[in-house]
Amino acid sequence: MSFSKLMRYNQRNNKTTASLTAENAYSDNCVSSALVSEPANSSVSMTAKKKGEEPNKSYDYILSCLPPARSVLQNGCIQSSWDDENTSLQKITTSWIEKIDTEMPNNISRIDSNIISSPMVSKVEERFIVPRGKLRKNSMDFAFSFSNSLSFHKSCSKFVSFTSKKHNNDEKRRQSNDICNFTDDNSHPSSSVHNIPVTTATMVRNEIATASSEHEYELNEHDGMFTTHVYSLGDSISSLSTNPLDDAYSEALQINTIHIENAGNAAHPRKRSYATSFSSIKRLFKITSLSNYKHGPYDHQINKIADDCAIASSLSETTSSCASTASPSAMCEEEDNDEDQIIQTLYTNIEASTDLVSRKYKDLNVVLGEGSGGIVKLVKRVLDNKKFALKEYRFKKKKESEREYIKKIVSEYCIASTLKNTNICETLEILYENGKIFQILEYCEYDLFALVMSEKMQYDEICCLFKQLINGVKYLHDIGLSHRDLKLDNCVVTQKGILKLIDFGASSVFHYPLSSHLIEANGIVGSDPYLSPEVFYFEEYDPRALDVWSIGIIFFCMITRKFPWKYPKLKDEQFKAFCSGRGVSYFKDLVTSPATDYNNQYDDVYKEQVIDMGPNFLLHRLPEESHTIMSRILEISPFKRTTINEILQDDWVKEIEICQVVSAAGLDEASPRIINKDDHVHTNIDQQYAHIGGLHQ
Ligand SMILES: Nc1ncnc2c1ncn2[C@@H]1O[C@H](COP(=O)(O)OP(=O)(O)OP(=O)(O)O)[C@@H](O)[C@H]1O
Repeated sequence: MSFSKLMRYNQRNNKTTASLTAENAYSDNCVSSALVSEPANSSVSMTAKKKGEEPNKSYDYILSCLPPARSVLQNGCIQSSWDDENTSLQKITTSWIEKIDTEMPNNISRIDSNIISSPMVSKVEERFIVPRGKLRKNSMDFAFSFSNSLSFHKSCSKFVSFTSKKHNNDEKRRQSNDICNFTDDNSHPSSSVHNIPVTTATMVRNEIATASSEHEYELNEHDGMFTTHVYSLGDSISSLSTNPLDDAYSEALQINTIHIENAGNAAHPRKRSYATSFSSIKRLFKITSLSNYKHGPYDHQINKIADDCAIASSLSETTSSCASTASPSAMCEEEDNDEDQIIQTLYTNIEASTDLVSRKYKDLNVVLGEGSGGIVKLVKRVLDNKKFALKEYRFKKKKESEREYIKKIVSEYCIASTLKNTNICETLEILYENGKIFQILEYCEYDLFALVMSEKMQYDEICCLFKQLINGVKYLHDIGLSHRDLKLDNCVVTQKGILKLIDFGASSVFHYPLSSHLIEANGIVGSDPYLSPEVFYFEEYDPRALDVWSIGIIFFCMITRKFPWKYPKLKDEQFKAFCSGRGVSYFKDLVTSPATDYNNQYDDVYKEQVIDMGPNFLLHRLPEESHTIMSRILEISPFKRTTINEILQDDWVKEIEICQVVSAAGLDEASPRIINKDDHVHTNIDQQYAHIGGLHQ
């Protein structure tokens, strides 16, 4: 939302422009600029750090210096003691920063932003290759055990197969070679030495990766630093900039905003150039099925799984006749016939589902939200007048293939529809109509961004929602899935105060059932203010640590109604203040600090007295009982950061009473009940302002 829109919103509500718009939130901080700044796009292998190797020399060379604590204590404000000693370094870093978006110095590489590569294997061990016939025979059993551990939907899990993803990765890299500088051999040190069985879940992750690379393409046109995901949140943070028009960040936001606004106004031209007609979707699958036979065995399997997943999803919304066509018995036919049959079933489904949306759901002309994925509207089910949220996916982008476009949507659906938890929004079905793809979601009356903006939430209520958020993320982490785009806008809340997570378009699998091997994520996905610092510094990172950090930022936003910074980079003065005064000279010392480093990063005097830098920069704005856990959540080193399970062990968190859903007590009770032990109240706000979409309007 633009600043002016926010102003209007606040005026309507008789509010000041504090809250999330507070552009001068930290103007009282006495932070004079120390030596510039971190390399925004440099990349360091996290794996190397773990092994205690020396960091990349070139990276060190351009690392920034942090204002040390002693200068604060002496001068009362931050002065760099490095200015004289490091004039040459300053020159280098400064000139580098100026060129940040134009050219890169030879000694570093631009981070592979938004490209998520899946683990690769050069050769598939025989024990991982399951004959298709056997697989189908056992598919139902496997689906059952798989879904028990990963809760995957039957429609997805029954197509589980093992294969190599090498070719797929190569393909992705080729497609994105203009932004990708590292080679296959060294970009995945951890995964390349393991033969990882790749399941549908891997495929799902892979598809998300493909989708993300598309985002990167689009963004590179404007500014490689920002993600498309920034849009929905971006508007709200744009006003954090003290000088929005001079700020590259704001510029990118404006571009993003214009892009989205134009999409609404100029719907027809967009449709003409990007629209995916149903005939072309059908053609896509036809071509795919034929081309599968021309490729190597691995390719064939990859495509098969991808198509199967798409088909499986499509089947889940079909009529009974279609469902019977796809029954397990039908799949025990000859392989080729079988594939043709499945594809034929898909076509039938698409035909059958035409007009399904308008037949089943009535549009209530309320826009709940809009993001990079599409627009979310409020609809009513014709059958029983029950309200749902309908996510209408955007049309295909110019640089996206139809196949990638559809697979990305189907992958998100595959993941979301398998998740069953009180704190996860239920995804009911995927539908097609007139060349558009829709997803039907459980409707929640508010989104957390709008609730925070309302400035009506009480402390108990905030704590309740915070703990529910932790519970939702714990559920995901327990099944090996990370969300990677946790933010206020991706938490929706029911009228009775039950928080639910939405938007699994950026999520990634970090381990598979029965495996203890961590699959690190890579690429920058998510929204800048919620991103953890390591995602800008390491090629690969533990996505769980990112989720934990984002939870901390969300709590800070809920309490203060402000973002602590625009992004976690030293270029951002607020983030620099947070990193400063910790007794280290270089930012890399903070972000790479190993879990075994128990040194207190800032001395006790400082801890007590200084509130405008170091951890206190955030902590003093938060309730005291939250300090212990918040300092561990917002730990700069991902290796030292607390885990989701540890958060739940914190004394303060343990004591928080949350609203819980319990099943209906008796036959006379139709729906589950909500228990609210300490009787705190949950804010109800006018529906007009209950969603980010309403705030936009
Ligand atoms: N089930 C729901 N109930 C109520 N509102 C919803 C629901 N799902 C989404 N919304 C609203 O729509 C907005 C956008 O939804 P969503 O995040 O799924 O879209 P997106 O295109 O994936 O966005 P992003 O750009 O973050 O990827 C949310 O912030 C929320 O306000």
